[in-house]
Amino acid sequence: MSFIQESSTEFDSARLTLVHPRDKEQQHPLKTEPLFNLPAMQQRLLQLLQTTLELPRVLELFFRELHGQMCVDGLEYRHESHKLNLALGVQKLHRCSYRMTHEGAYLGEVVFCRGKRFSERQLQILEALLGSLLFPLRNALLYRQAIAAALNDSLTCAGNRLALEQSLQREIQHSIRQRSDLSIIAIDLDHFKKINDSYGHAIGDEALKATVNCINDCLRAVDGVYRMGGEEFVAVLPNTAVEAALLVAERICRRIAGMQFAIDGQDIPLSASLGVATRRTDESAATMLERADQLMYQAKQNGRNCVVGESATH
Ligand SMILES: Nc1nc2c(ncn2[C@@H]2O[C@H](COP(=O)(O)OP(=O)(O)OP(=O)(O)O)[C@@H](O)[C@H]2O)c(=O)[nH]1
Repeated sequence: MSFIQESSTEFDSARLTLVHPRDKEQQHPLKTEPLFNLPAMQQRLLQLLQTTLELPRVLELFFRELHGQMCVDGLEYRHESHKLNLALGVQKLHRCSYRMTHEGAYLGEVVFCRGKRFSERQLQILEALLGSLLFPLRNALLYRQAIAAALNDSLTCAGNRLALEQSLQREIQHSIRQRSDLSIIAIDLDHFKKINDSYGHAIGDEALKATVNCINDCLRAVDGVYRMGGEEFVAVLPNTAVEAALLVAERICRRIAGMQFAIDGQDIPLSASLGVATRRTDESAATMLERADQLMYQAKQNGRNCVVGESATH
């Protein structure tokens, strides 16, 4: 019967050492093994890991070095609030995990695994090498945060206009290469000014957040939702022909109208008008957005709380 090694340790940068009972027995500095030059590997990692700010790449470089030198079979990295869950190499039974922290800030959990037990000596070396990962990891997380702030609407967490432009360009290129359909849906809340005027701006903000959640619930993981500004949103649906996009738009329309949005027990009615555009041959992102917008305004003219679409073959 194999014994599965599971250990969980706090790795805090303040001391660049361990908060683990085992440490109490290890008052002396790390000694290098005859065939393993720890300072040289730390130096190499230091140089290697500062070549990129992309978190998956940082972890890949770190793992590649460890895999070659330390017989580590797999590495996992998790950070819930960053929605990160990465796995490299092969996942095996014996695992040791480290909660990485720096000045009180949580930097995620690193898990090493291998088919054979980790010896005490190997754990010491791994822990020393984690010191080389700490600052590149922190920098990569800060970089992700900065990118996310530049591309996300801070109120609703939907993508912003810049993110929409980038995503739509990317999806247009993809649809040309794959000869696949691409649809977008312009979504605008009805009489939103009345909600702000009647219940206040803060409740209006809550309504916008609830709307984004509602739209997201109607979309696939590959689709995206973006806030154009005010109470107008755009959903991007790769690989989606006009008929399917109309069904999705109808679903969003019904869900927003049926949403139980209540403040202090009082129901606040919400509805939206939607325009669906499927990309025509050679159509640019700007023209597609303009067309979806015009169709959405047609829905407003048709009495609101409805969807207007147009065939891609017009
Ligand atoms: N609470 C809140 N309100 C916003 C935000 N951005 C824009 N608004 C408000 O959204 C309202 C949009 O009003 P209008 O453009 O007249 O549109 P509407 O009242 O939804 O009417 P129709 O679109 O014609 O159905 C304005 O009152 C804006 O002040 C925001 O971030 N938070």
